[in-house]
Amino acid sequence: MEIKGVAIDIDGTITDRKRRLNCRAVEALRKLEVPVVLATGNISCFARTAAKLIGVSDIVICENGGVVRFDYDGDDTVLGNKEKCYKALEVLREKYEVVLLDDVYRKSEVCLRRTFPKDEAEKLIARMGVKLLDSGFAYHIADAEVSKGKALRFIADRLGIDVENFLAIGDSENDIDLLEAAGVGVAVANADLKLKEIADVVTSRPNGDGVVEALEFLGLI
Ligand SMILES: O=C(O)COP(=O)(O)O
Ligand SMILES: [Mg+2]
Repeated sequence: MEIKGVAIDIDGTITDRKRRLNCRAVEALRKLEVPVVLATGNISCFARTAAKLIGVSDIVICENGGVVRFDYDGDDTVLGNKEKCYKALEVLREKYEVVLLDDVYRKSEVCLRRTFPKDEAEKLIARMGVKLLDSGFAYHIADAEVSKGKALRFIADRLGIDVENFLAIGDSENDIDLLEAAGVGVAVANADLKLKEIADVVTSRPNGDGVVEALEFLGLI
C-alpha cells in the first residue's frame, strides 16, 4: 500500500494531555514528502494557524469534519448543519449545566465542556440527526451527516488521491471514521480503546512520540 497522504489528529496525537505540541512529531511531519492534512475537532482559525506553524498542508479538516478549509487565506467550506446541533443543545440544557466552548467561532457544531455523563446525554438527543463525540478534551454535538472520515474522502477526491492511499493517525473516538476511511489507520498508545480496536497499528509510545514511531515503522521517515 503506497501512502500518498497523511491525515493526522491534533489534540492527544501531536499534542499531549496539556495540549503542548510535540516538537519531535513536528520535525517528523516536516520530513514527509506527501500532503499532511490536520484533522481536528477544533475550529478552523486554530487548525489553519497550527498547519502553518507546523509546516504542513493548508488543507485542514476542522470541527470533526463539519468544516474544511483548502487555502490559508481562503474561506471555510461548511459541511455540517449547526442548527440541528443547537436544537440538541436545548434538550441537554433542560437537564445539565452546559458550558459552550468557542461557540462564536464554530460554524457547524456545538462544543461543550465535559461536565455531564456522555452515555446518559446521548440518549436524550438520539434521533435528532446529531451525534455526541468525546475527544477526551471536550464534547462535540456534531451533525450526524459529517465526520473527519467523510471530510477526508472529500479532500482526497479534490486532491485526486485515492483515500485508500492515506495514512490516518489519531487518539480518540472522533478519529474512528478517519482511520476507517484511510487505507492505514494508526492509534497512538494513549488512544481510546474503541480506536485501538479498529486501528491497523497501535504504537507503543504515546502522543507525538507515537506519531514518530508510526512514521518510522511504516518507512515514511
Ligand atoms: O477539539 C477537540 O475537542 C480535540 O481536538 P482533536 O480532534 O484535535 O483531538
Ligand atoms: Mg484527538
